[in-house]
Parts: sequence; C-alpha cells; structure tokens
Amino acid sequence: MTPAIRPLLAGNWKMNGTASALATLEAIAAGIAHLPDVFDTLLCTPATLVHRAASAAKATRIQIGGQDCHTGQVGAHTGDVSADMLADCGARFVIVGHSERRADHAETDDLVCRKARAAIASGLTAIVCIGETGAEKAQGKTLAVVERQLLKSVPDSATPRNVVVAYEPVWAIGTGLTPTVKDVAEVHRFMRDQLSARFGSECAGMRLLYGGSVKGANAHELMGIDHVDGALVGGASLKAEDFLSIARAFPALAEA
Ligand SMILES: O=C(CO)COP(=O)(O)O
Repeated sequence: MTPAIRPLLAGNWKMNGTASALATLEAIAAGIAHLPDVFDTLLCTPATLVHRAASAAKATRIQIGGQDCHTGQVGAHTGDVSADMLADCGARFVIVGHSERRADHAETDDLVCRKARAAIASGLTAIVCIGETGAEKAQGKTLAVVERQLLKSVPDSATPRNVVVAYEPVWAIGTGLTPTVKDVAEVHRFMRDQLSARFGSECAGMRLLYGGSVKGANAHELMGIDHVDGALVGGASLKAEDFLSIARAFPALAEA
C-alpha cells in the first residue's frame, strides 16, 4: 500500500443480487465494524439494488456504488442509467470501463472516459478499470495497453477525490489466476509514474486498486505491494465471510 493513502476495499457484485442479498451487505457491515477504521469499504451492487443497499448501509461504514453509467444525465436512452440517477439513489461511486462491459458492449476508451466525466459531474467517484487480455500479456504488451487505457480512459479532470483506477488483468478475472507479485508491482509503479507525469503531484494520492481473483488467501500478499491501494473484488464479494477474509488483511497494511 502507499503511505498516507486511505485504502479502498471494493466489491463488484456484477449481475448478482436481489433483495435477499441485502442480508449479505448487513453481514459485511457487521464484520467491518469490528475492524479498525483505517480503510474504506464499498459495494457496487446492481443498479436495481443501489437505493435499498444505500438505505441499508446508512449507519454503517459501507458505501454503495453502481457498476456503469451513461455518458449523459437524461434523455432518450431506453434501459440506461445515468450517474445523476445513481447519485440520487445514494451511490457515491460508479465503476466505468470494466472489461466485461468493454467486451460485452464494445465500450471504447473514449466512451469510458466520457462515462467517467459524467460520473464526476454528478459528484460520484469513477472507478476506471483497465487491464490487458491474456493474448496481450503473451505478446508482452501489458504496459503498452495500460499506458493507452490510462491516457484515454482517465479524464483530464481526474483528481484523487473523483477518480480511482483499478488494474484488472482480464485473464485474472474469475479464473483463480493472478499475476506474480513482481508483475503487479511493475504495473502499479508504472501507473503511478504515468499519472504523476500527466497530473503532477495533484495525483499523488490517487488510489490504485488491483482486481482479479482476489481472495482471503492472497489478499495480504497482493495488498502489501507498493502502490496497491486496495482491491476490486468480484466473486469473493458475494459471500460475507469471503469478503471479510479479504478485509482482515487491510488493517495491518493500512496506515492508521
Ligand atoms: O472483475 C472483477 C472485479 O471487478 C474481479 O472478479 P473476480 O474477483 O471474480 O476475479
């Protein structure tokens, strides 16, 4: 982790969760309440749950986020959800540019950047996701992909308050595979350097998350890497005990 940056443990429920999942949120909140208050905890629920989740999380340390937003705030876009709507429901964050959306909906860096701008305009923090595919990694293109996605997906108006960057290698998502500590360290150092070169010291405090098969068994090792300021967790955020086993790695690594 990075000294002086408050870490963020974020769960991404993806397309999972109906009303009964609020019990999971409550169990996570109860577990988090027993840990030192030295890190932030976020659950990005399906849009349909954001309002109820935000109500359920009100008196807890859990914050709520969405998983996607439109580039605009209102208009004739059947089925889409705007950042204003998420904020109105109690969301504080929204994920943009997750690799599943880039793949399923052909989202480009430019579109992701415009979504991030819409999120910021609504007062949300945008969690901008980037990461190489397995084929790109095999071709030695990891840093080139990360450089391009960072440059094109993160808006010029980014600050540590309104943007979080999540490095999620596509091949590590839901596979049980993770990059080596050395590889994660190299990418996160590279992202910090790129952001510093572009934004100057303004962005020194921007949180850089790692995502992809994070679980209790590897959380301490992955979160202990320099410039890894938290995790974006998929599968292991769906069960309270799995998520809490990751959360327990945070206090010892976070600066009190
Ligand atoms: O995509 C992810 C979080 O956004 C990671 O998913 P898994 O933790 O299931 O690998």
